[in-house]
Amino acid sequence: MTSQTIANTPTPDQIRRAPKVLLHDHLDGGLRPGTIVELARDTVPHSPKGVGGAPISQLPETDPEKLGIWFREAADSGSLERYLETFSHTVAVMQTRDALVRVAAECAEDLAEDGVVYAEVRYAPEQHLEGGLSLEEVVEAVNEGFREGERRAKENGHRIRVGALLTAMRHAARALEIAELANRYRDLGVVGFDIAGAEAGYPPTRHLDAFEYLKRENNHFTIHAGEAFGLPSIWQALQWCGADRLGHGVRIIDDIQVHEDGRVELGRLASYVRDKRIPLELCPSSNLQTGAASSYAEHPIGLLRRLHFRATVNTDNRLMSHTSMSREFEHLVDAFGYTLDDMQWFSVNAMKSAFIPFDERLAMISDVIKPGYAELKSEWLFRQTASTSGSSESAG
Ligand SMILES: O=c1[nH]cnc2c1ncn2[C@@H]1O[C@H](CO)[C@@H](O)[C@H]1O
Ligand SMILES: [Zn+2]
Repeated sequence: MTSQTIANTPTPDQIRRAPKVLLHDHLDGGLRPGTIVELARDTVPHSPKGVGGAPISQLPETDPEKLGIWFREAADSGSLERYLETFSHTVAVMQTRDALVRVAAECAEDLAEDGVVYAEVRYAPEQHLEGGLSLEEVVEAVNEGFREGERRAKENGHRIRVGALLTAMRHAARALEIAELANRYRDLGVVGFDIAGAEAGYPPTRHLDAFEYLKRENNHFTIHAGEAFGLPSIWQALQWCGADRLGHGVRIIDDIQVHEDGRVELGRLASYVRDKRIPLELCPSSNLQTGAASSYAEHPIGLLRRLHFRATVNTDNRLMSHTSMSREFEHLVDAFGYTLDDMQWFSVNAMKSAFIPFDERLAMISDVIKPGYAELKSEWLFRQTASTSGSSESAG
């Protein structure tokens, strides 16, 4: 192995310090276990003031460490539907203004600490109304939290910018209302729209009015598609709904044939996705839990990266998947031998695909991401060689 190859394989510490870009992370899937316990403790059941949420007695565990393990194991079910059931416990403690500000601030802080420089974090405002907040109050509380988290991160020497994506739940019927909300807060911290929830039985075309409205407003949206359900879902998201990006989109692999002699053949849909540079918000650990992939090494991200799809790496739900951007990359480095150049490629791909304006994306790429990787890639040049002379006694 040459010194250059050694230098190019990132260490866990380099992976953490590398500037990373995250496009697919759920606010209600990333709470600190200790925060859930504290917020649940503060929740008064059947409060006359109508403060919603679940009291501590309804949590499956009250010790933060055990609770973290509970989430991971409960989410490790092999089905998207069962995975999604675990969210009732996080959503339950996110029903007041203070709780939302706190959770959003901690989210920004945690991402920054992990080396994420730009993140788009999503949540469904309609799931946070049980305590009497309006949709607008929910959005404003989360935005306030993100700004607070960015400020605290800066004090700790980390730079991060966080934009919100407003999600509508695909089984519900509020998509147009949430799309209008996203549009109203467009220059105020909300950068786009999404739909999420169980995929089978709830095609994205149920919400065409919302997508058509957003297109007329020249706004951006992504759609969870091609995670639990395959190609028809991806096709609908792109060709009927007009999604800018695919949340997961991992099942696009079903339209790619790898022949025994190594030849690769792309179907029409896979070609379209690659030709049009449609960003895939891939979430390896989450896919392992919901059964969309069987191991990191077999995850389609390896092939999609080789074929130069616009692939990006994401966390989905840091709590349920016990992950972070750094952990996702550690798994990929182990499985595919990725280097800092691969990490940079994924990070630039993600930044190109973000929903903020073009000039800001370019500046992030040229002034933050590329210099960050250049710095890491040059570290080997300044590595201190081990002393060979030993102490004067042993040399004497
Ligand atoms: O991987 C996923 N696929 C589909 N829906 C999801 C996934 N992760 C989370 N949510 C859903 O999105 C809501 C808003 O953040 C969560 O409450 C959860 O129900
Ligand atoms: Zn998701």
